[in-house]
Amino acid sequence: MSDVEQTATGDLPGIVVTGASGRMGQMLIRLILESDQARLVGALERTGHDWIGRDIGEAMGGQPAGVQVTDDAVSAIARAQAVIDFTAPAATLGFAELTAQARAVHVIGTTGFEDADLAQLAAAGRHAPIIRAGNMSLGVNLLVGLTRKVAAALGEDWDIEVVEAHHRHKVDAPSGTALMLGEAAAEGRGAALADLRTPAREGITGAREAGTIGFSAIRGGDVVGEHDVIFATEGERVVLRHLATDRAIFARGAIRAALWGQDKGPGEYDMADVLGLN
Ligand SMILES: NC(=O)C1=CN([C@@H]2O[C@H](COP(=O)(O)OP(=O)(O)OC[C@H]3O[C@@H](n4cnc5c(N)ncnc54)[C@H](OP(=O)(O)O)[C@@H]3O)[C@@H](O)[C@H]2O)C=CC1
Ligand SMILES: O=C(O)C1=N[C@H](C(=O)O)C[C@H](O)C1
Repeated sequence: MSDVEQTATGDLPGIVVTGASGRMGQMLIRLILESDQARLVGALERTGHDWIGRDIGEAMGGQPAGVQVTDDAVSAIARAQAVIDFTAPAATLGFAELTAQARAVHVIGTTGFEDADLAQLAAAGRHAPIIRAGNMSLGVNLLVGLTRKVAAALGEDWDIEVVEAHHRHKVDAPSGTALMLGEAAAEGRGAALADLRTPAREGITGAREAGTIGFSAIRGGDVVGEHDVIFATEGERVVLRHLATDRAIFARGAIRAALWGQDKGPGEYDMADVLGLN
């Protein structure tokens, strides 16, 4: 039976993973291959990558998985009920167009988007469901709600700082998670993050402006992802913290989102929708 016939008759949603050789790509593929709720129907890499044409299981150093790594995104996505995408903003915008055309669910974990990119994703979301979150873990999505509540409960004399640490390979800052937490804190204060955000400090910055939300980023070694939201006032501090020690938490969230999205109409969703936290 061809791949296309299998997709038409298969019971389980077929998932394509983009950035298949990446840290998240490999974790996703491992978990989808182990899953009894989804099937791997494609593994995408960019043209020229030395995994193209190889079986993805073997390329990852394991048993054959029966899926060859390809750079043919159009054909791969045409076979998919969902695309899980942890790559880079430029790549994700391209995949969003193809996924919208295929009317498949697009689960986006990629971070580092500019406002113009988000407008393009909104356009794609008018044709098929997009589920996007800077962090797909249950713990962080719970922390977002806590951050909103604490920010609302504490007045402006409590300064808010978001501090994050990640591995040496991470290319964007602040992290997508830090921005989610900052947005929640701003919402708790009844404002938009754009109006309160103070970027990384350097030099003679002057004293801290009341009511602002500061961001600091540490990069080093193999840190999977650590986030603190610090509420500081005269004489005391409250610190809300999430520590990720295994990328499986993000991959499990993304697979759950791909399955959740199967009966959803076009639109933009996030992990709070998937987890029923809204
Ligand atoms: N939302 C969440 O829960 C999480 C989000 N992330 C985010 O996911 C993204 C990926 O992270 P990570 O897996 O660590 O990164 P990696 O660099 O390990 O993997 C990225 C993958 O995407 C591929 N890629 C990059 N650019 C393109 C392109 N233009 N076209 C096709 N493929 C491309 C890379 O290929 P190549 O190697 O050839 O460049 C690589 O295979 C980041 O934005 C990160 O912040 C990460 C963890 C959790
Ligand atoms: O790049 C990473 O690794 C991670 N990126 C996400 C982010 O930008 O917050 C999520 C997680 O922290 C790991």
